[in-house]
Amino acid sequence: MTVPFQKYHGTGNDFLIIHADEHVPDRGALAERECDRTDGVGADGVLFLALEDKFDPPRVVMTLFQPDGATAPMCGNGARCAAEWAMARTGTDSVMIDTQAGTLRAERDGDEVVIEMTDLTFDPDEVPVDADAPVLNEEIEGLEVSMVNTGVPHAVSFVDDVDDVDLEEVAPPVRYADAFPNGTNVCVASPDGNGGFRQRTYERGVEGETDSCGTGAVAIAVAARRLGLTDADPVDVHPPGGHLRISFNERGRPTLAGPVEHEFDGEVAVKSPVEP
Ligand SMILES: N[C@@H](CCC[C@H](N)C(=O)O)C(=O)O
Repeated sequence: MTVPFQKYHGTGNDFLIIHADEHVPDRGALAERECDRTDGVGADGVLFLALEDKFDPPRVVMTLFQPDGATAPMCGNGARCAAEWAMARTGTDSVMIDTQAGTLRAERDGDEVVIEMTDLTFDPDEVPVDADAPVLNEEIEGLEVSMVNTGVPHAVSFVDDVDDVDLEEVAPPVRYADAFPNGTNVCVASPDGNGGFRQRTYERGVEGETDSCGTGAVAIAVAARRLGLTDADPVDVHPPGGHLRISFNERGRPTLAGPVEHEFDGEVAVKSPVEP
């Protein structure tokens, strides 16, 4: 048996989208299989989306399964892809997205999709990180990091030049450090010379570097502002896959803006948990 999917990416962070009504008995196994870039379709995750179009604006319930087969409560680029998918289906320019980290407002703005982020926090209990006070520029496993939760946890390290960092070498010890009960994503950022930052992110669940990470870009912007490294608004963040923009709206919340592309459609096999 197969189910249809649509493939989207947001600044290179790519996802298979499967309608939540499709019968997929083991979503984690499907994500492990199909995210594989050699033997599967290849992606950074699978978004299962339930669309409730009787609301105005329509609502989307988003569940992200990562390449390791586990779920993550939030994904900035995934939410932007989910919004574009839902807006295309409903002929609207705005939707609400329900994630495990809260409900997000999303809208189309020209060629870009913008989401308003959920509450973010430096509170160590909420990140979570084993510390008595917010972790700002503290050394953990050889990297000077600031810890913030932007829907998922991020360790942000400001460096002179992100290209000089061997991310596959320095990130895993931080990602698995004992201080983080849920693990963490690891971002490095260096100034772009205009109040913005270049970004590279090693993602939990992908267990490798991705071309872009939306929650990571927001983590870099808010950590930079907290540390007094920029007062720009918007803060431009440049991951390898493109350009994201973080602004601060009248509610004091960060918004994340950038392009979304619909790449292609296809079908993937589903297997029951007992099949080999
Ligand atoms: N790529 C995402 C983040 C996805 C979740 C992350 N890997 C985690 O496990 O916390 C983004 O665009 O925010």
